[in-house]
Amino acid sequence: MAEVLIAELIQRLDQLEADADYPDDINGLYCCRLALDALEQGNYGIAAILIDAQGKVIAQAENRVFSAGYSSHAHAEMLLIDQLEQGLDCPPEELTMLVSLEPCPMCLARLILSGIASVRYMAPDSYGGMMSHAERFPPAWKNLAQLQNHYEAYISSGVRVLAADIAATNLGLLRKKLLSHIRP
Ligand SMILES: Nc1ccnc(=O)[nH]1
Repeated sequence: MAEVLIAELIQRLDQLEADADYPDDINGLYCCRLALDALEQGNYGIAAILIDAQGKVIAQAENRVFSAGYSSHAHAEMLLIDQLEQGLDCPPEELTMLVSLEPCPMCLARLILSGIASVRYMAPDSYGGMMSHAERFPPAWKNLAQLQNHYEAYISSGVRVLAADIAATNLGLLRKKLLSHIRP
């Protein structure tokens, strides 16, 4: 069942073409490919990339929450910030993160502290996303959040819907896996 769904998503991705009117479409399609890889490996279908001032992708990460037992922190954004802090050859203030799903509260907190100039998310997440509610963070965090640009990505609707669908695939199964770790 899940495999059929994943095969359909791969087919949709292969048929989508970047629309030149939307500057994030090419990178957005790349993020969808990484997100599909995360999904195929039994994780949440979410991925993120870091883009430098010249538009070059300098790092990438996929959700890895269930890759080694259970790693609650292993969201795509967190793993990418780890790479940055361990030493990427680019100052954070020159970087943009593109992420396939709106960041959650945990990731938003860390993004705010990362120094990354801009964060663009592809699919909004009305159930778990925090980036569109950053004004509800405590004052110190809210103030720091104002130093970072938060946007929805400049992508065509086909790419946005695909990113949302990849993130929504296998959610029932993944929720069960999560609960088996936090309420065994
Ligand atoms: N935005 C995200 C939500 C959940 N998991 C992730 O890796 N990313």
